[in-house]
Amino acid sequence: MKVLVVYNPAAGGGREALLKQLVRALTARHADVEVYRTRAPGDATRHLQERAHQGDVVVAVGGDGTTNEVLNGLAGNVPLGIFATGTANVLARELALPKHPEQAADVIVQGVSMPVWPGDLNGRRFLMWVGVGYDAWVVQATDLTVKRRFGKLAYVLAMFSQIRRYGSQRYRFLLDGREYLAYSAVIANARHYGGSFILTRQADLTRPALQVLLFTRPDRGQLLKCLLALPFGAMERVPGVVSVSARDIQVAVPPGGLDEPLQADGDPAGVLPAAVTVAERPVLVRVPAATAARFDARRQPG
Ligand SMILES: Nc1ncnc2c1ncn2[C@@H]1O[C@H](COP(=O)(O)OP(=O)(O)OP(=O)(O)O)[C@@H](O)[C@H]1O
Repeated sequence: MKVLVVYNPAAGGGREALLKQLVRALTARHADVEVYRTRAPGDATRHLQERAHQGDVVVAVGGDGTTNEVLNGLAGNVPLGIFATGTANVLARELALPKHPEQAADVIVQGVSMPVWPGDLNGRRFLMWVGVGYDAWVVQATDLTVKRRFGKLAYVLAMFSQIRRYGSQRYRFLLDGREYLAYSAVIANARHYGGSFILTRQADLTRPALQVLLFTRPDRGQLLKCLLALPFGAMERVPGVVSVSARDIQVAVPPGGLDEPLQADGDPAGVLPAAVTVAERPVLVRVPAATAARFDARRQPG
């Protein structure tokens, strides 16, 4: 089995020792391993797109941003493996992927290839979320030097720094043709957010649909209630939060908001307008058998 490992040495401040252990564990399982080290943002996607052959499985070693870049370069029929060495590693939590290199190698070599439906934002795929308004401002304001040194604290500082701006901009959304107005939104493909918190129980990576959380009140009090409700998985129940399932989402440029940023999978992703849909086909992701069974059980009616 040919395994191509795409390693981002910048993710999580660098995890060389873990990379070595993973490669050793894969080799011990008779995998023929090649490691590609990224040198800059965008490298992983470019490298994969330029390769004639990607092997039997491509493994993203980094955080959620690295997985996103690998996803965007991945050939249609090649399964994606994930070994999380980043800061937040939300996807790894969503899929209950092992943290230990030996167990991770087992999943990469002989795990279940589970079909996952990515979303598409303006022609680029994402796995977890797209953010508009406050959520995107936080990502834009996250200091990368602080993130490398202090990890998740960088996100927390950015969250506080952006609270004062909340309510200053209103956005127009078309969700499967129906109009909504909101002061921020998270378009979720995954349940988790910001680490181990549950943003919405309606989202399901294995279903071709997205769950849109709209924050329809302009006052900062609402934002604070939402932030406080998040650790309890109760954000959707905060008054003023509207949660809608949709497959076709359009977000217009607001008046005077020419440079309004977007975030996708926790990294900056251009500016509005946004056209968000479900990708045309699923991607196969290597997961533990227990994860595949859990997703199967959720899809059963009743
Ligand atoms: N060699 C590199 N040097 C600097 N940045 C890089 C390099 N390779 C990739 N990147 C960029 O690093 C960014 C951060 O990576 P990633 O998101 O995987 O890690 P993280 O931010 O530590 O983790 P998480 O997203 O899980 O919080 C990615 O958006 C990617 O574009």
